[in-house]
Amino acid sequence: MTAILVDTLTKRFGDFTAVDGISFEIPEGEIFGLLGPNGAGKTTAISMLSTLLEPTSGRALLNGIDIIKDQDGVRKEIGIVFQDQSLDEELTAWENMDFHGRLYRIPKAIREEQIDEMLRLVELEDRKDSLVKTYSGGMRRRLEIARGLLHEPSILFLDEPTLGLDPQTRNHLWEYIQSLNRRKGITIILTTHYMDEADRLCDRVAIIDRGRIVAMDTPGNLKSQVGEDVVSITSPDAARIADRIRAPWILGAEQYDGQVIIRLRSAEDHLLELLSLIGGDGHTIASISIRKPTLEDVFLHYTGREMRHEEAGATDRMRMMMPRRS
Ligand SMILES: Nc1ncnc2c1ncn2[C@@H]1O[C@H](COP(=O)(O)OP(=O)(O)OP(=O)(O)O)[C@@H](O)[C@H]1O
Repeated sequence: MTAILVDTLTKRFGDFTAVDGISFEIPEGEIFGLLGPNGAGKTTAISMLSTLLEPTSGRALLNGIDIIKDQDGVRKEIGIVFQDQSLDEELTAWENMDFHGRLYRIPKAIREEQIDEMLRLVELEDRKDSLVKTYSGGMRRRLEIARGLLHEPSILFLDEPTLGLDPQTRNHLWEYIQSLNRRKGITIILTTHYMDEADRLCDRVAIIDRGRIVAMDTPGNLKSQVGEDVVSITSPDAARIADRIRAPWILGAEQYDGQVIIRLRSAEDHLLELLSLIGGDGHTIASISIRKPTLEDVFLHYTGREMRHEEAGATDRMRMMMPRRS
């Protein structure tokens, strides 16, 4: 069954189009990722789907329920974990969960049972009576996920679930998300600007740039569409090499920041030929490396730009602490 159906959904803020006619369909039980750089429109897209923001045009159905015509109906189907920290620091984990359960009017007996089950699921039961202000970043995220699941939604929205977390905590959280999806069959739609997160976690990924979906498929298919191997060459002549290099086995060449990124069929078979093509044109090579394509290459291929997630670290942590919208 289809869990989420999105049809030419659009959001404009004044004359700026943040989300520009996106369409996709997510079957029940899938982990679907919206991958794109900061400002691509990912949060705006899932804010519309979770009824927090009204679309300018287009439509979407969640479990067959219209996001515009029946917002309350949609809200019963979904759990939301957004970027803003929305836990009460001065309350314990259990109290935070209880407060949320009351908001959803879950009867006391079921509520208490559910809180315990969810806290167990994210391995926080031992710390359930500690104040949230004593929690680490990863523990807070896990608690937010547990809270988002308290009313047993069938669809979970995760906005940048591992933003600003250290690599070990991110890994751990990915395992939780995957096990949730497997054990409870929950459909998960997440946004991320981390390539490795999309690659590792998502069954399918929509790459979103400037409000539009530029490519959508499984991470494996997206990567194999751009080539079998990628050769990166650092050279003062990067732009000219990218412009001129041609061969039947070269699938494409892009230039970025003093590097030529050449996508090709089998580097093993063609490396010497490639070097002699470049050398024959009189270009110098400072360094060369060969690797398998990543989603970064896919993004570069479709947009002509790099996502630059390596700049993320400190900026992410700052964004995590700041309120997002006025
Ligand atoms: N309420 C608003 N009013 C005006 N512009 C907005 C508003 N909300 C978002 N935007 C703009 O829409 C664009 C998309 O923002 P959005 O938050 O959806 O991006 P994103 O892909 O989620 O990136 P990020 O991870 O940085 O939030 C940005 O240029 C942003 O400045």
